[in-house]
Amino acid sequence: MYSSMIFLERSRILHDHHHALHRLTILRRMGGGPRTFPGGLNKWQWKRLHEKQARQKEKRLLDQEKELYQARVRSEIRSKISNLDSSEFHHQSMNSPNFKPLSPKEHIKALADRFMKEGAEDLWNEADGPIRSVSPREMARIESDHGPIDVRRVISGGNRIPSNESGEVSSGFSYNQLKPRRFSTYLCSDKIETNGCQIDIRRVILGGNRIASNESGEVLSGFSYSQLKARRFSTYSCSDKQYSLLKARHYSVRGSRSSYRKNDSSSSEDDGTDNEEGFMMMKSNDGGRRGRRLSLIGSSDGEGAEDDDGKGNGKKKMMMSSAALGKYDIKKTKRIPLKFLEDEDDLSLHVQAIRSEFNKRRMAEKENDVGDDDSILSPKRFDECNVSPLTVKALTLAGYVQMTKVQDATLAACLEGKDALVKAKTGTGKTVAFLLCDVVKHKQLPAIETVLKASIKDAAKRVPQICVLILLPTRELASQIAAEANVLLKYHDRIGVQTLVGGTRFKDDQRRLETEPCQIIVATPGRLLDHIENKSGFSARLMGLKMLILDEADHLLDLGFRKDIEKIVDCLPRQKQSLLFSATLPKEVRRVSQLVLKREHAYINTVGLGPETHDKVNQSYVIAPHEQHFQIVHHLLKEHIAQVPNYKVIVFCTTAMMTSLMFSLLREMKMSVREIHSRKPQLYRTRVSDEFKEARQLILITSEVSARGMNYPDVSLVIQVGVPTDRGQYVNRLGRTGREGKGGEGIMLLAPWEEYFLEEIKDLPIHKSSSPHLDPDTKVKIEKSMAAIDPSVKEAAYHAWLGYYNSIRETGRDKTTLAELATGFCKSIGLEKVPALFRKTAVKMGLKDIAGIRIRK
Ligand SMILES: Nc1ncnc2c1ncn2[C@@H]1O[C@H](COP(=O)(O)OP(=O)(O)OP(=O)(O)O)[C@@H](O)[C@H]1O
Repeated sequence: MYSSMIFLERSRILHDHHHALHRLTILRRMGGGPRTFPGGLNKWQWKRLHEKQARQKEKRLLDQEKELYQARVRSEIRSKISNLDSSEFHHQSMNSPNFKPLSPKEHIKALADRFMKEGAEDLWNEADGPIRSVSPREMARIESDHGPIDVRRVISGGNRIPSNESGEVSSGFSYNQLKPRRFSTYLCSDKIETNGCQIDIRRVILGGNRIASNESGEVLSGFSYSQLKARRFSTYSCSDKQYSLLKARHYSVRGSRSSYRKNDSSSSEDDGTDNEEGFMMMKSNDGGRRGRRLSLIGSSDGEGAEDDDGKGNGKKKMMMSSAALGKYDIKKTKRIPLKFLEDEDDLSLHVQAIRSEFNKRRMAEKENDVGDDDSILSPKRFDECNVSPLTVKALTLAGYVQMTKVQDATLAACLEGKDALVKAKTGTGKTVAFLLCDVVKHKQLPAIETVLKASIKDAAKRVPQICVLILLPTRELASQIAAEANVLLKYHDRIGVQTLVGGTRFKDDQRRLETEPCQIIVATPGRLLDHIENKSGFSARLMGLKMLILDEADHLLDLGFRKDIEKIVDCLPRQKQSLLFSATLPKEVRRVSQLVLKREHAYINTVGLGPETHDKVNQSYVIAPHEQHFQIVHHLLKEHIAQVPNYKVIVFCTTAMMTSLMFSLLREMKMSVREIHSRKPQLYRTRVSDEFKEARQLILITSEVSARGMNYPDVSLVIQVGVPTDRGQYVNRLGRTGREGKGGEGIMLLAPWEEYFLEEIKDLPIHKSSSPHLDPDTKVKIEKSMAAIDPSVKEAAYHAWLGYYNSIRETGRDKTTLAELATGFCKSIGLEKVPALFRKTAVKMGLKDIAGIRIRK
């Protein structure tokens, strides 16, 4: 009875349990959570998971990046050095990788530059005669003249090497040239004479690979220059027997290529051979003379080094560590450190030095009117590139027949289907380059050509997939690029371009996405994310994405946008081609570009190591206190209008509210002005932008929103008022003039404390202009006009202006500076009391008064 009760109870429990499970299953099947997220994750879990993955990815990239960056800078240095003498630097750097073979002269000079920096030019010159090998006969002559060579004596630096007595070392270098550089060490093997093997001194000196004697499998045991250098060139002798004994004892540790070695790879790239040999560390005995010691020995191919027991009688010679050499290895002079190869900062200094040198040459060339380096066109035509005939027709109609250099280079690189990071100057046609990367042999065609292929497959589907996603930082730029894409798609009816940008109704976007063709999406990151997160089915449409393009990549990968970009990239398929375009690429951006690009991406640099600005644009700066800035801007505009009848000017201000104030003031002064900034409604912005594109004799007062990508033709002057946030901002603002290879002018107006920024652009061809003489009458007029402006506009400008400077590192930490600035600005706009808006901020910052006005809490 009891047992049957238990049995019943058990079955009841089991039944309940089963029932509960069943209910749970039904519940699950019936949903309750979004089914678009696998693993039963809800939206937030899914989001967090992706965020975590993104963080891990970034960490991984950070680890890999440093090495990558160093390698790239080094290759830039190499390519720069190899091209420095070439007048066609730009053309070459664009069309092909820069690793053309160096002549012996260039190579030695390059190496000397890298390793000795100073005084390298006296290492070798034409007068030293040609570089040549040591012939056996020569070596025999040297030996017969001078007797066997004592390697240790040579190394210890106490004696000259014999060949030197004949005036010239057989390599063509004079001893006196070699000695200070310690290259003499390499010439000193007896084995050279006895075996008669030839030494190619270039290979010894260039050092990326085995030294020449190693080609015959003997002499210096196949040590690379870098190995020797790292070991302080020490050599050592031991007998054949000792060598075999040591080898047999397996004391050796077969070394892999050291990272230093790897980095020091100019010559290994030049001659295309890799450094296969490692090195061996051996415990060795030098015949009982100095006991056991740790030494360095021969190459991995097992060839023993020969010779020299001190008397030079055909015994094996091995290379040993400095520790092994005792007094024979005492260095008389200190070796020049290789720090700059190991230290990233020093590397950038080196690059900087090359840049300024290159700049100087370009300036000199410009002065002599040599060549037309600033031409943006390449000799190639669009119809030579297998672009679809209808696209060529559209291009021709738009006036594009010849490609620009960046278009040519980008299309060529895309042939391999790789991701690409493209750096090209402003106004050189990057837009068409990414809209129309024609990749003939590759199945995944970029941009428009990609869509053309994909749309054939998609024809049967009701809702076509999104094939190309173009991300940009600003709304106006999105509209501009969509318009440009539509021009190229003129004869392709079925392909649609849609813009997704802020400032428009979300619902309108949705309607367009559902009813109109939209294989190409041009979007700003914020609005795109909105769609991804809030519009069901949108993410699924992105799963067919073939190509991702980031225009103004440096800005998009900047801190302000980076998180959004990471989130977007996480929602895109992995199998796609990504192209990043920018006029400036700071180090940090290169680093984080791998968030988007595959590791093996191509780097296309049509700028080279020279400045990112155009030679034809005259750049200058004026230093004057803040109080005078409004008057100086007015003065500069008046002057320019008088000189250029068809003027078209852009004035950049630091914030939207400052833009508004500047606009109000100049309008009060009866100038022909328009304004665009983020505080204006989108419709207004678009209208003004379109007007300014067509206009002449108009001044556009604007903020950062117009700094990048905007293509306003024939802008004659760009004025930047106040310090830019960084070099990229300066270059991009300036890039609104001098487009398509035309000329232009750029003036930057800084307060004295803002001069620090000049350091950031010191390699650019910018010169100082003296502060203009201001007419007292105009001064009075400006003060009157300022007084007529609505105080709320002034207060808002004042507040935003202080906020901007507070965010800048140099002032943000320094209350005194900020108070001074506030005072100056207060004076310039004629405020008599601290604006209410700013009071709170000032209290937070701990300021007691501004311009003598007490701040009450
Ligand atoms: N192949 C071409 N032939 C002639 N003109 C061209 C060609 N490609 C582009 N252009 C013109 O060059 C100008 C600048 O192009 P675009 O706006 O693409 O420059 P960008 O390099 O993207 O500049 P930014 O860095 O400022 O964004 C445009 O007016 C465009 O019409």
